[in-house]
Amino acid sequence: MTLPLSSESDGLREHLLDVEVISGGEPKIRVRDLTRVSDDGTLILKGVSMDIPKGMIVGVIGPSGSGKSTFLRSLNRLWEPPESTVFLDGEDITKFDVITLRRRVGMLFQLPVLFQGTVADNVRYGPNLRGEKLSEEEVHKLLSLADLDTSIAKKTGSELSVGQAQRVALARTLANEPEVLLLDEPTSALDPISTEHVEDVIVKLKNHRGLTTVIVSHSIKQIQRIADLVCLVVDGEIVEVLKPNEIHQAKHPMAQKFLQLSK
Ligand SMILES: Nc1ncnc2c1ncn2[C@@H]1O[C@H](COP(=O)(O)OP(=O)(O)OP(=O)(O)O)[C@@H](O)[C@H]1O
Repeated sequence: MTLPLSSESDGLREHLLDVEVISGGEPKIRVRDLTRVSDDGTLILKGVSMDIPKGMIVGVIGPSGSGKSTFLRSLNRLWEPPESTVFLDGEDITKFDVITLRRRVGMLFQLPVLFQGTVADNVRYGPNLRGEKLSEEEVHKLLSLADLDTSIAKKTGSELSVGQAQRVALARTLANEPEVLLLDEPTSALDPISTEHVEDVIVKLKNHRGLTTVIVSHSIKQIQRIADLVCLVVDGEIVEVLKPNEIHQAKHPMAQKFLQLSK
């Protein structure tokens, strides 16, 4: 397997070898030469290439405005990538029906947005769209999977804390049985206990269901707690891919500065 490839320094090649050993097999998501130019001509992503290994948690960190969210959103076409730049299980995602793609590649944002109705209505939303009615037991299982007490099934969004609402949003995403989870700063609005709950769920989903996860976070400590691999994004490029325990060995000068300031 090959990994990132936007800049293949000798150091990076060493990491690629490590990654090959720990991941094994074909990547779940392959990104090749992904470029995005904004309407005013600014290069937001500069030919990014990266393999997201199956069943791993990949953390994406880097300075504000470096392109992390744009990268993440291109993986389920919230931002439409050019043809033949992003592949899911080897298939170009621009060829997928977008609803099918977003069912397979679910996403959570910084702030949960719950639909009107009860928690159970929210969890049933995706299956309902496909004409499937989840039983009460199935709803409860999904709530438990998201580390929530099943007693909240009848509550509405306004009766929940932000931390609970985020886990309901997670349960709603899991009801679609995704193969990949994209998480854009999912805990930045949460207190430490809610953050721990969400992190526990993410790790549990990886360990028990083999879910592949890509998480953008501003917290290096969080990434060290849960990620298997870390992508450092600087100025529209993935400049290094490291293991979490190697994060402070980053060689790129901007990455070093960012890490220094983030300690
Ligand atoms: N739709 C858009 N049109 C023009 N510029 C955009 C658009 N979306 C993002 N950008 C610009 O692209 C750059 C990367 O933005 P992005 O949100 O991907 O960065 P980020 O690393 O996730 O930042 P942060 O950590 O602050 O959320 C920024 O300079 C941003 O202003």
